[in-house]
Amino acid sequence: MSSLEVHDLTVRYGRFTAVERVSLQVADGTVTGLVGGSGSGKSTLGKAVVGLAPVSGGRIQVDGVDAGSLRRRGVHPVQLVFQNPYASLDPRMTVGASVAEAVARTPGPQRRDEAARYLDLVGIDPAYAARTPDALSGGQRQRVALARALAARPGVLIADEITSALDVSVQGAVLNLLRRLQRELGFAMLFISHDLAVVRYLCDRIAVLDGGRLVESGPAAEVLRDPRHETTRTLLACIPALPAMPGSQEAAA
Ligand SMILES: Nc1ncnc2c1ncn2[C@@H]1O[C@H](COP(=O)(O)OP(=O)(O)OP(=O)(O)O)[C@@H](O)[C@H]1O
Repeated sequence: MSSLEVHDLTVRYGRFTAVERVSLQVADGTVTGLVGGSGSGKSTLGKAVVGLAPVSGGRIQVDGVDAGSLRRRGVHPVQLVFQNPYASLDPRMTVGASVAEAVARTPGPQRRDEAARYLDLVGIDPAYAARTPDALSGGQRQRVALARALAARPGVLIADEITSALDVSVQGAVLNLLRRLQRELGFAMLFISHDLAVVRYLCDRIAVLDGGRLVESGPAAEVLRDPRHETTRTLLACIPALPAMPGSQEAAA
């Protein structure tokens, strides 16, 4: 498995600086939540890690090796799942073919079997392999997008608001699935969300962006118990009723 290190990353779109000198780490087998308000640069950072946003400065490394040079060698240790599953899935391809295409390090004839295994892993009936994404519900599509990302056997998974576009009734099931898969497969995960309630459920550490800058980071329990930055406090205020964290005064009371 792998670790992700982002050092001093700057991303500019023309004259606009979307991410400014951000450093963060996701250690092997752990989950870091990347939070912040709309336009704070979360998606841009995630895209930069997989080469989909221009890096103007800084370094991105996977297990100490430059992510760009890995990509140029055809090695893709980081997979990104988007908010909208249509961005990850070709609408004309059957979901079985979509997942099979992504299966790593497996000879052709066995790819279909591997794809079926990944579909099963995310709770999709193998009978669905012959369907195109439009025949699936939003939650099922996101499960398929997850299967496709995992089929590439990433050391690092970036999940960018993957439940935001889903019906509230299925968000929990997809998050449970993600948590279970992360624990079972052991990949490092950068979990991007504006929702601290969700981040709290999944993450070991939290990093907070505001206006493209990192304004706070630390172990999840600490950041939630004792938020230092106004942005973090504002995001916390959006959680209706946050039960006491272990070790907090409320928990002790
Ligand atoms: N391709 C682009 N060209 C120019 N500006 C961009 C581009 N992509 C993003 N931006 C700008 O960069 C800033 C950060 O956007 P980004 O999508 O990374 O934010 P975010 O924190 O993910 O927000 P949201 O939660 O709304 O998706 C925004 O001001 C956005 O308008």
